[in-house]
Amino acid sequence: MSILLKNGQVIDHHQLIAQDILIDNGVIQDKQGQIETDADQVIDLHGALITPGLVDMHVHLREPGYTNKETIVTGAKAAAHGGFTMIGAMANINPTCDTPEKFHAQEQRNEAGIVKIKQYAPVTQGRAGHQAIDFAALHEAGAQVFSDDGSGIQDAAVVFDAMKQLAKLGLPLCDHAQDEQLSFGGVINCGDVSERLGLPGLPDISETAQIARNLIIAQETGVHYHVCHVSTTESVELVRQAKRHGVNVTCEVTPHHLLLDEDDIKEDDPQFKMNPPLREVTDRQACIAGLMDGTIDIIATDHAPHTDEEKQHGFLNSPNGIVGSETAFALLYTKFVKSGIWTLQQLVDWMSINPIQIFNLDDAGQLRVGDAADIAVFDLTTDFVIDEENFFSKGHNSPFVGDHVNGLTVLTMVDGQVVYRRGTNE
Ligand SMILES: NC(=O)N[C@@H](CC(=O)O)C(=O)O
Ligand SMILES: [Zn+2]
Repeated sequence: MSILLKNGQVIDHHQLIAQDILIDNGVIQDKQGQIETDADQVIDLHGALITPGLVDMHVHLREPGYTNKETIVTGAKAAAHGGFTMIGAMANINPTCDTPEKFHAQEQRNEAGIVKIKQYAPVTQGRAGHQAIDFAALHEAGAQVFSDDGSGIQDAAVVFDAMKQLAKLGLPLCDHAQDEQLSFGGVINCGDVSERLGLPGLPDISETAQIARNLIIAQETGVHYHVCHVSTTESVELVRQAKRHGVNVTCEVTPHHLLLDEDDIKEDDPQFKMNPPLREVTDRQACIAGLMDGTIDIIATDHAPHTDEEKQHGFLNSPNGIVGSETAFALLYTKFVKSGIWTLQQLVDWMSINPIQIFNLDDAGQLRVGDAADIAVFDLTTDFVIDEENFFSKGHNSPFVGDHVNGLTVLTMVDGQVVYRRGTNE
């Protein structure tokens, strides 16, 4: 089955140029100004933007264990709706996939997803933080990325052991950095806003202190240490200095830590509750600066769906997390690209090319002739309002509902198969 995408635009040296793309057998066969050929299907893109399929290496799919929040099918559909063709599925599922058998079973379940799913294996058995898993066996079973995300690993000796083993295998440790003893049961950033709302504050040193410790251990072991969702000025500065000293470290930031800060929290509204919490405006600016100078390598959504009911209990008793798959590109395009702060190329690098490179995601297409046809298409001109009624995710927990944006997904393809097309809703 061949498909010809007509009248799209691609980014070329920070400019948009008109291009047609011919796909056959799931692969990009040709890409140039005008392609005149017979194809089984011709899709007119009317000048929309074509990018490599976006890659989101921090997603919570919730299956098995919490399918009231999300399933592999709904989470993958949400990703496709956001232009993502590959997602990294975190291991805070129940049961987690900490043995080759459980990992295989999870990979089988993931086949129901319509995008490419990189399943994380945990770092420790049962994600309990005490004993490293058998990394070689899990790698043999197909695991490429490892994380206990949801919690930080408290025991430094466990981190040291895991990093030594992962270094030997040439595999990354992806770290939710959080020192429990410095967290003090906080549910919101510790500072003016926690005080104003009378809520227990989560200090930024709970994140920063653990990153500092783990950077030292990473340097000693030579492992590829990837820091998930950095949120503080000091976290960004620590990574910046470590990179200067040759530590093999990469890191990610979420859209919400780039777009929001604690001053956006006007009342006790758990749609703004996530971990790490929204920090101060200076922290948000440090994250933006970190991206722009190459300290922060990628953007990842930390898509964390919860039910409407669960999010009705204030900051104190609602779970952490917001959904992100279906809003990330539009929000970031509108806030940063349309306003001229970033180029489209930068956004696509942070949301697609860089994650492919830092995690060696060889099966992700990058829009080159000969690549897998993993493609996203966005309409940059139509204004629309973020409406949870349009979400494919089961989670509606987003502080961005009601925002006016551009960057509507028109089409998403994985290996040349249409997995989302605007106007179709199944
Ligand atoms: N980020 C969140 O606020 N929540 C995540 C866990 C995590 O990524 O730490 C979740 O699984 O709900
Ligand atoms: Zn996390």
